[in-house]
Amino acid sequence: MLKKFKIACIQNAITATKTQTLALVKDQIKEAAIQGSKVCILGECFNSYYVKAQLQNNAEDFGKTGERQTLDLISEISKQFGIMIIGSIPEKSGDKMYNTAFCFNNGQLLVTYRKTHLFDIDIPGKITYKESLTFSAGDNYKIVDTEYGKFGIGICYDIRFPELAQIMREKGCHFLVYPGSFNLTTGPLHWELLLKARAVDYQCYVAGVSSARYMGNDESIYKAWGHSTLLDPMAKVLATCEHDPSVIISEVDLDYLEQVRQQIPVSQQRRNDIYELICKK
Ligand SMILES: NC(=O)CC(=O)C(=O)O
Repeated sequence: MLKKFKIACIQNAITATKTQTLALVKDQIKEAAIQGSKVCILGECFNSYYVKAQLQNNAEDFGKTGERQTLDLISEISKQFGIMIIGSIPEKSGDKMYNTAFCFNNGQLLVTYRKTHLFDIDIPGKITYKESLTFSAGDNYKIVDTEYGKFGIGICYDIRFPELAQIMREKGCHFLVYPGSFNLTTGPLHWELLLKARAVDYQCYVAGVSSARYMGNDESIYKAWGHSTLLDPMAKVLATCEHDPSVIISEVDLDYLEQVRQQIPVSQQRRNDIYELICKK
């Protein structure tokens, strides 16, 4: 297992066409690879505005047939640069849609994960969003064991559920990655706080990666908070940005992660005689 390497968070611009969005993403991943990144993390549904009609239009088929423009491109770049790429896109499966994360390494699809906690919130006068009108929920967590360590994948709203992160940590994860798209109400208050909480509670490197903010005049288009951020297992921010398209890169070090876990050994100090997290899957 490689112990020291660079991770890139790719905060991409979403445009009105998938082809144009993907051309911009390709350039950003190339830039990250040229700078030596071995793992690139993309945002939530990064190939689409977070709006039902466009999510439906840009959805892809993780099977072998059907629309796969994004998946084929990510697979090709992953192979070309010998890198691992994680992100989420809208998935179409039969008559259902899912918000689905993927992990490609060297061109191979290693795992998919369907968002389990859907973003249905109502803050009157601020934001009302019902993701369940577009997507069905997944019914399992996913961990991927790679040459770079073990990665637990959650998607955006999933970060609010520490149980998911705890299971991933208990299953041996070194990294918790959250393709996300927080909004202008909750983003300023909760995004960095939640990322820091997951890092400090479970002593993992944590990446929260958003797409860039839509800056046009169409009020129906969701405005993402942005602020993609990478943290270390002490919850120190290693790299961050604001809302424009950005590529942020930092080195991670699994020896340092082990050192943190030894110095503050919370995972061995849990009082499972008093309380217990029960994993049903
Ligand atoms: N967009 C999301 O899934 C989550 C979000 O914006 C929030 O939890 O706040």
